[in-house]
Amino acid sequence: MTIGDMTQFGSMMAGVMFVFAMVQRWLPAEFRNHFQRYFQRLINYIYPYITIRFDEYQVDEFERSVAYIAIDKYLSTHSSNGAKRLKANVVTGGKSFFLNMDDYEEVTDEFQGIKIWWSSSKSISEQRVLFTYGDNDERRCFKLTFNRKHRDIITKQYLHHVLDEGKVIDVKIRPRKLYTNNTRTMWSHIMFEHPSTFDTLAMDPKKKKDILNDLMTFSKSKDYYKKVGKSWKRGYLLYGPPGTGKSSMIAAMANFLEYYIYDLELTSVKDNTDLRKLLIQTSTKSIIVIEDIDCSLDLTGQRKKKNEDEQKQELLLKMEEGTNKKDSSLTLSGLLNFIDGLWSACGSERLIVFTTNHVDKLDPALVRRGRMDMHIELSYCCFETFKFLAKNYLDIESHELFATISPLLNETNMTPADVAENLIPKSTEENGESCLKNLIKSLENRKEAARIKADEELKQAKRDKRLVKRCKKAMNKVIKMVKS
Ligand SMILES: Nc1ncnc2c1ncn2[C@@H]1O[C@H](COP(=O)(O)OP(=O)(O)OP(=O)(O)O)[C@@H](O)[C@H]1O
Repeated sequence: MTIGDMTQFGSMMAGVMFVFAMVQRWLPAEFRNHFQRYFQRLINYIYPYITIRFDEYQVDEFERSVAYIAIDKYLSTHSSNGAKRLKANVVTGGKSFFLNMDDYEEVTDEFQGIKIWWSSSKSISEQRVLFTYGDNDERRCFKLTFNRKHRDIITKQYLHHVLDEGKVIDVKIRPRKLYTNNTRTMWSHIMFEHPSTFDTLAMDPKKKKDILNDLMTFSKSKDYYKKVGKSWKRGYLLYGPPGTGKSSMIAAMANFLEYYIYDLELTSVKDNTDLRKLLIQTSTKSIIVIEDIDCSLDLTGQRKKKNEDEQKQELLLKMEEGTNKKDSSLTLSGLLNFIDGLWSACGSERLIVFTTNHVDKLDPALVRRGRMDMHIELSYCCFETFKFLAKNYLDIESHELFATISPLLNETNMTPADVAENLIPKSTEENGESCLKNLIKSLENRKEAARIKADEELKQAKRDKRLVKRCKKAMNKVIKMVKS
């Protein structure tokens, strides 16, 4: 029997039920209960099936249902062989694809010797909502049909099995995506294929281990967060000079946990309402990043003042739109609410990462522990970091020139980005040794430049001191003259 047959049979049964309801109305009250019981038995005997429906979008939800996504993935690997019409979905950045049954198809599955029927269908939403569902207004659903005598096994075991396996498959095959809010309230994305991993990131090995442990623990702590009554999210503050690997670390985190990245550009966000709209569209298993947070907000938490041209342009735009609504703006409290207010509880399993070059400029409320749970400093290149880069870029683990490089790194401030740049061969004639020599030259130039700058500053300080002395002398003379 196919699901199509079952559906036809179901419609027929609906007709019978209608007739039953009509007949029941005319029966004397004392016969009604008996009639109802026997009729139900008869129905169960003829049509012993139960159908459960799983909608792609549930009422009042803007994200695709987790159950629907998991079932979709589960069926793609378990039952797509049985479908006659299939849909191909490109995954992992176009490198592979998975097949799933097309709309209005049906497949069968087996669990502990029990036969289960799955079917897919779709409908067009009549209601236009604030946020569109997916690419259009189509809403899909899966229907699961099984014999009622297996109800317990299906609802208590099979469904858990489908959801768990589907989620694992989803994480494995979903391509990494990098989202950005280039319009006020909508995200757009590109495929994220950043090659940075914790294996390529040069930093103190103990620190790296701590971060990896922290991330791993977080990703496995669903029950713990539920138990302690906290939403399942964690904040990281990455700080350090430009070129020390903050962005590379975010990419490594995303690759390690297989999360999406939402790169939130605060300057494009008009007000707290827009921020909330963006937040509720972010998916679980994601990293929300606000880079250079010190450049987006000033110390009072208000957005940086727009320059005159920007203000004029905005005014023109408003005049064109015919709006004179008072402009409300993004505030620090809006941002804090975004991180850990009630709104942050929609969706789960999310990291929030701030990066800054000037940690001392940030409002303490923004980065206090509990909000930004882990503060990670990325700093200038030390000898250990250099050795890691030399191994990664040149396959060199030790070299006599290391003895020259080590003290130079202590005496200068060179970022891992600059060291890495020197270690990349620029022509086919260059080899590892010449790259190391290039680095030494660059470090020496930097050391010399720093020495000249320090000399200059010293000379300037001396000049200033002499000037102050002369001014004081002149002032004293004037005071004496005035007194006499
Ligand atoms: N710690 C590091 N380990 C390995 N490579 C690094 C590291 N730091 C920097 N690099 C290299 O330098 C490049 C620039 O680094 P990245 O963009 O991650 O620095 P950043 O701290 O985010 O800088 P900014 O503050 O300017 O955004 C990277 O693409 C990477 O090749």
